[in-house]
Amino acid sequence: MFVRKLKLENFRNYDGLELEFDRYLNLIIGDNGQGKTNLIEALFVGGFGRSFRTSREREMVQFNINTAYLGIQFHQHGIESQLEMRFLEDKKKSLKYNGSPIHRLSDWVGRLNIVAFTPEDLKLVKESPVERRRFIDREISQMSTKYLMSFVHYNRALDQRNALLRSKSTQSALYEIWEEKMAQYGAQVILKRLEFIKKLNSISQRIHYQMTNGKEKFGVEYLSFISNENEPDYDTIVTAIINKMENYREKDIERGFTWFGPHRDDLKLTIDGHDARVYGSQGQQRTAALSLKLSEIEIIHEETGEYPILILDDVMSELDQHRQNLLIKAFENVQTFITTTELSTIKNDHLARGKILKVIDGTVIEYDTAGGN
Ligand SMILES: Nc1ncnc2c1ncn2[C@@H]1O[C@H](COP(=O)(O)OP(=O)(O)OP(=O)(O)O)[C@@H](O)[C@H]1O
Repeated sequence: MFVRKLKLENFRNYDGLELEFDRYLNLIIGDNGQGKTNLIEALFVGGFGRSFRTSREREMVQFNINTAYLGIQFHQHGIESQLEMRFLEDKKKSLKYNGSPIHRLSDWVGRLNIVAFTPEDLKLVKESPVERRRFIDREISQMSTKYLMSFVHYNRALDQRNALLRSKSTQSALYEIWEEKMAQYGAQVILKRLEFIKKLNSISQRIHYQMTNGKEKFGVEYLSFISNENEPDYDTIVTAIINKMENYREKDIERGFTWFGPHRDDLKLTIDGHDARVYGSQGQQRTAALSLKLSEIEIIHEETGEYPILILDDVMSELDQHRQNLLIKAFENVQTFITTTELSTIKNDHLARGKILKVIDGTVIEYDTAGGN
């Protein structure tokens, strides 16, 4: 798939913008603070329905203005579609798909598939489990609305159980209502994660192997409170969650929150069998993070039959020539958006085949390709 057009009104520092993109490569250049990331953020909202920078939508609406508009036209399976979002002051934002209203965000997420790679993602390996869970949850959600719904329902039930724990209630019947729901939705979440991680493991292993010229073997495993070596089925997971909740209820009341569950699971990432988080060098950890992110492109392609769009926000200068080349070569057919302050960080032959968009204080000027002005 590819994004053909982006339209913004009063979005961050863009008063009004209509931009047509190149099918393959779009280089977004500009000095600091001009609006490069704001553009990327707009695309990201098109995919995930929310920003990667803030959970407060108000921040995306231009200072001193009450409403903002975001429109994205994109091609998928040869058909052009349109997503529109209007932020309204003090009201729920309005969403449209091909002109018809959408009432739930889950009907928006995943229509435009995006893989975004930012300097933050370079820390995916060494950061806390929260980041790795966010990574898998976001990626699976954009491919599966069912997963997103199970995830939302699981978290609602978890919030209810945590509220009971904080109130120090000892009424088992009250806990059982929510624990049952946590088990049902939690089992769906875990099963889908296991399926995703299996694919992620085999694809990222191959990509990592290429990136390290065959020197390193990368591995991804799901770290969970239930054993998953023997590919547990739905009923086994439901029973395991219910038992865990019941057995640890007293301890959880002391702690004031639910200690076990898919909301606490993690990914174990290994390089040559050793935990990459503990033993990996900074360079190895970055390569591993890149392998994970790039694997998503292939997984989305496998699942949907279309390549997602790829966003590389400010990461090119962090990658050496070899990794840059691999990145751009490996995904020649993927529509790619690259932001950078320095065109010199991008190899010349990559510049010859795309659009260069120069951002100056909330306006965009199209440059000639091949690095000219
Ligand atoms: N709600 C808003 N209304 C108007 N302007 C905003 C709003 N939010 C952010 N800005 C402005 O947008 C600019 C930042 O844009 P952005 O983050 O896209 O910069 P950038 O070009 O990616 O810079 P860098 O290279 O430093 O990352 C700042 O000048 C900021 O004041």
